[in-house]
Amino acid sequence: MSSSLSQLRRLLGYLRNHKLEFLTGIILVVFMSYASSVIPILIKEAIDKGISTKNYEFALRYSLIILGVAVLQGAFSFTARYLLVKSAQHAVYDLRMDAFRAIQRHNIEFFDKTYSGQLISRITNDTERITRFLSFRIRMFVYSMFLIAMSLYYMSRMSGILSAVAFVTIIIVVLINTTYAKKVRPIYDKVRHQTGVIASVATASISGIKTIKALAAERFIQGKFSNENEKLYKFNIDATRITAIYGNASFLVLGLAMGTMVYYGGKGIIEGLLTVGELAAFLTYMLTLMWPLRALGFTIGDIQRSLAAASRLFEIIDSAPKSIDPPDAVEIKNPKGKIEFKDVWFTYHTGKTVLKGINLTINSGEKVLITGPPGSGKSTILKLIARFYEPTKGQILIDDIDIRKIKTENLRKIVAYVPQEPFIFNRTIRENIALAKPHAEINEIIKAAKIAKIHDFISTLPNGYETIVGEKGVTLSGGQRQRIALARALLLEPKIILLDDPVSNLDAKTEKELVEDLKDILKDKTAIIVSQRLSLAKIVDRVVVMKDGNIVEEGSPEELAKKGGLFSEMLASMKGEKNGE
Ligand SMILES: Nc1ncnc2c1ncn2[C@@H]1O[C@H](COP(=O)(O)OP(=O)(O)OP(=O)(O)O)[C@@H](O)[C@H]1O
Repeated sequence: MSSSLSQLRRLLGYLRNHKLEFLTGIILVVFMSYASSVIPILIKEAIDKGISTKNYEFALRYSLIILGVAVLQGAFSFTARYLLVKSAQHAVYDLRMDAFRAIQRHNIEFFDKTYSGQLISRITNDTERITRFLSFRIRMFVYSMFLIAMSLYYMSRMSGILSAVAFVTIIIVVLINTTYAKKVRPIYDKVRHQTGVIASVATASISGIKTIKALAAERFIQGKFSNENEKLYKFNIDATRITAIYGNASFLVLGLAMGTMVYYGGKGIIEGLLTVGELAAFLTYMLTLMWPLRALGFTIGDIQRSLAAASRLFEIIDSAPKSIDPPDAVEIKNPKGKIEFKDVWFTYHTGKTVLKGINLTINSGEKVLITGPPGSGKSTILKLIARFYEPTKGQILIDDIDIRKIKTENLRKIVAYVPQEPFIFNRTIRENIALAKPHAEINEIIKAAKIAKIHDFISTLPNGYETIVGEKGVTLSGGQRQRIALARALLLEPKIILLDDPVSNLDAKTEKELVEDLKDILKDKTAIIVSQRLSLAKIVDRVVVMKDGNIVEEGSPEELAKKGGLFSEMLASMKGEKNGE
């Protein structure tokens, strides 16, 4: 409970920049509620003092007053709604930004452990729920509570017994709707989740359509889709059943209450204890209260869920590191590009130890190929230099400084990491290259593209550097994607370049071209290339062979070729493949 309260306080804290609008909105809701509560009393007066006594002037006067109050109520309602929704939207805008910034600050391990769908749902569904809570639910809560209090007050002044009937009805209707909300919400959650599952099955089967058709797997995929579709159908039917029962139960209770009121009220009128106007006022109160009571039930049933949504967002925000750098972080002004691993051990969050005491020194300007069997830990070496993860034990130094002590921004400028499958955003080529330097001059971009030997290709495109690539844009081949990624990396003029399997997805001809060009591209840089393709050995000074998280061989390509170890074996099997053995 106390934690719910502190979540609520923290959530309301997001309204601080729009306090005035929010509070004005709430005050107007109270006015609106007051206006609603006096209308039945005005009806009573109109009936008792005007209609029953056939006093035309009185009846007219009250009709006009009722009209005036209704207009005022409409104006309050409109303004309150506008102010509250606006302030809620502002608050949620800030909250969404905080969550997004926090997601960006999280380290890679966080993304290894968290489903991306979950994060997307936090940013979209949870914030949506909070917006509804801050605007609609709070508004309805204040409106309903105040209206109930005022109505009961006016009713109690007219008739004790009818007020008791109204009071019991209010309690029952709120309870019905609270239960309804509690029962139907989890089913709606399932519906939402299942809709997501259906979307992902559909997306996967559309993106993988070529593979599906090639393997004649249409039936299998249709079967899978049909299963998921059936689940969605069942959840929707469950929701409909509960809605049919609980949604109508309130009307049944209301009908019973009004019947009882007509009976006791009629009796009271006959006995001279109640006026016709008073009975009309009671019945009007019951009708006026109906929707607010239902909303109140939903609000009560929803508070916990909205706070849970808020706490999920707060958790993402709070668990992100405030700053990635320690306070004594340093900057390397003129990097030389020397890299050193000192007894580096690394275990992934899954518990798998993939580096087991790596000692390796790479000199400034040196080009090194790290090769070895799949899963031997090659790519992990690059990810540790890029500081996506921190060593479990040992140290990695750049220019003799522990990389944990180097300011992240500085490290990102010194070290460029080009992943195996570089991500190309659905934007222009210029924006894709300038990702890490959005305000780069076009000349710098062209220079980087020329070094990456992709400028000539870009020049042939209809809109040159302004051509949109990716989905619905120009499709790039594997080699072109690699070169765009290289240009992206080169734009920052890094001293160290880490290439993760740059030729793995390329055909033999494109591979040969890229390997040739890499010689130029990597000039003046320290470069580590991870690959099983030994064609890259031609352009490096040294080869490091890894197996099971250890370095098992190290030396110049010529030395290792003669040594008769794992590298020679790999070379031999590569030649065998070429000769078609
Ligand atoms: N993010 C991760 N979380 C958990 N385990 C991982 C992660 N990335 C890699 N691994 C595991 O660590 C081991 C080493 O992976 P790594 O990618 O470094 O190998 P590699 O030698 O580059 O392999 P390949 O040549 O197949 O790319 C593998 O067994 C892999 O399953």
